[in-house]
Amino acid sequence: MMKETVRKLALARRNALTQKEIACKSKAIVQRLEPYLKGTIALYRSYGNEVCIDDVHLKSYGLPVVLHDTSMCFRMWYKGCKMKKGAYGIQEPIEGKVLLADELDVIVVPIVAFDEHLYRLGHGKGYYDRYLKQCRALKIGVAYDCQQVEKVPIEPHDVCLDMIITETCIRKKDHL
Ligand SMILES: Nc1nc2c(c(=O)[nH]1)N(C=O)[C@@H](CNc1ccc(C(=O)N[C@@H](CCC(=O)O)C(=O)O)cc1)CN2
Ligand SMILES: Nc1ncnc2c1ncn2[C@@H]1O[C@H](COP(=O)(O)OP(=O)(O)OP(=O)(O)O)[C@@H](O)[C@H]1O
Repeated sequence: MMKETVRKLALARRNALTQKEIACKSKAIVQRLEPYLKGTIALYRSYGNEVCIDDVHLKSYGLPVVLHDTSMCFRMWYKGCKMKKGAYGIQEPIEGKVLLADELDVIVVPIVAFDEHLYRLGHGKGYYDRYLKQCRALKIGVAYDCQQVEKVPIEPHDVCLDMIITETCIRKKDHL
């Protein structure tokens, strides 16, 4: 199957979840995720039916800011931080420290589809693939079980995650 087909299939399944299911599954995922959030952390502001990680108990963390068509950076969010609607209507910090890729200890990555080998697909713009290449942080993907597919079609630029957390399990690379 082609990337586009796999993406559509997984998005259709994710879009079929109710708000109640999203809230319940997201809560279970956040609980499993929190023990790994040590040091300088990058999260994302969830949109649509993505796993909602907005309730993690952290005072401050990095959030993505889309720079132009191909790249993004992370900027520190803290309580009261000024935000603005960025690309795709996602809230982005407009103040606070810009983080360097190698300052990050953990990066939590949104997922459209994933497979048992810890490969992921995003929205197909390559923002995360490009960013992950530059950082040595622990790469943790979060997704619902229904987003798992048999096999993500991989290309040379695709970056494999270290761990994927769903509402029922944690899959890790062998060395972790
Ligand atoms: N929460 C969140 N923040 C994020 C990302 C993400 O995937 N999730 N990104 C990761 O790259 C970057 C933004 N990139 C994105 C790229 C494409 C689409 C997208 O295609 N969205 C719609 C299509 C509608 C449209 O084009 O406006 C979709 O869900 O189908 C969304 C975000 C940075 N911030
Ligand atoms: N490291 C890279 N250098 C240059 N181009 C890249 C790199 N990574 C990805 N791309 C390009 O980005 C585009 C999207 O790639 P792909 O379909 O794998 O995205 P994705 O994994 O779904 O998205 P994302 O990483 O944003 O979540 C492709 O055209 C690909 O060639």
